[in-house]
Amino acid sequence: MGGGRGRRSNPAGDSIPQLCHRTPGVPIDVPVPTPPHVPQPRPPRPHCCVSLQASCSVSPQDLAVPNAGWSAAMCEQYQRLLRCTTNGSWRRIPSYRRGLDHLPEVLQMTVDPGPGPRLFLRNVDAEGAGFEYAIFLHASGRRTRCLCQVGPYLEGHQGFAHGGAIATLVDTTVGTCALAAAKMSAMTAKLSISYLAPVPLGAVVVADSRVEQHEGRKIFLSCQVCDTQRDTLYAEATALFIQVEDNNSPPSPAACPQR
Ligand SMILES: CCCCC/C=C\C/C=C\C/C=C\C/C=C\CCCC(=O)SCCNC(=O)CCNC(=O)[C@H](O)C(C)(C)COP(=O)(O)OP(=O)(O)OC[C@H]1O[C@@H](n2cnc3c(N)ncnc32)[C@H](O)[C@@H]1OP(=O)(O)O
Repeated sequence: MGGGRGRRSNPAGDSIPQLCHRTPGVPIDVPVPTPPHVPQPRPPRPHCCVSLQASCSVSPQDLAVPNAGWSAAMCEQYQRLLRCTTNGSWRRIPSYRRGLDHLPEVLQMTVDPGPGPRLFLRNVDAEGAGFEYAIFLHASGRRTRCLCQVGPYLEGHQGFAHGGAIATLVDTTVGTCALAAAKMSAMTAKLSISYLAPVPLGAVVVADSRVEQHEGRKIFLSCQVCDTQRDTLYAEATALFIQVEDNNSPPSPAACPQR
């Protein structure tokens, strides 16, 4: 193993800073031996631990529809996008609190929505406080458009959205596009974002994503986040998704029935 004290080399040859361990009684200038690098097996993907319990007649609520927290601008843009669905060129993707709710069999069963995992973008119940959004899928299955109102609980710098919130919006928009293109589960392998202008809290933005290339299991996508007038480009991104066989990953929007 190469590398001096406090650093170790990974198999790719990059030097990685290492935390310096101190053992009581050991002089600090004695090098602490670093264990040889042993490739670790990849941890298993997280499994959804919610058990399906068909109980009462509570069916999951589609949240990609206007509510009292939507601004006039959000409602106006939503209606505009909805008009594009009438000729079949786009379709609105229903959105529920939990990934599980998107599974057709769950929609049929109707389940108790009690406590449990939630989709990250749906973890704030107060209307208008977090992400308010609706995603539309192009008939080609290779483009998505997400209309999103950025709520006050997404603050980073004062008055502006947190970069992680924008990343979440981008990941979800390209992710939905990748799921549609893959017609099976796919996971984000790489996401690269250029933040070009701060997004004011309360702003209504449009994230446009498309598949650039689909090679085997790899889906390369791009995404742009603009204001609704397309005057301001807030962020640009590229992403790589990998198709996976895992049943616990989100299903393709194609498998997501319209209700
Ligand atoms: C919103 C409504 C949607 C409605 C749709 C209906 C239902 C949806 C329900 C909910 C929807 C919610 C949100 C929308 C959807 C998604 C957005 C969120 C997505 C995520 O938030 S997801 C979490 C973050 N994500 C991870 O937690 C992944 C951790 N990771 C892994 O699990 C593995 O790493 C994996 C699986 C990625 C690959 O593993 P693997 O074993 O299957 O494949 P392997 O490693 O062999 O790679 C195969 C080939 O890809 C190349 N490759 C791999 N990685 C690369 C990299 N980073 N850069 C460049 N190339 C790469 C290799 O080089 C090789 O290339 P080659 O074949 O040429 O050698």
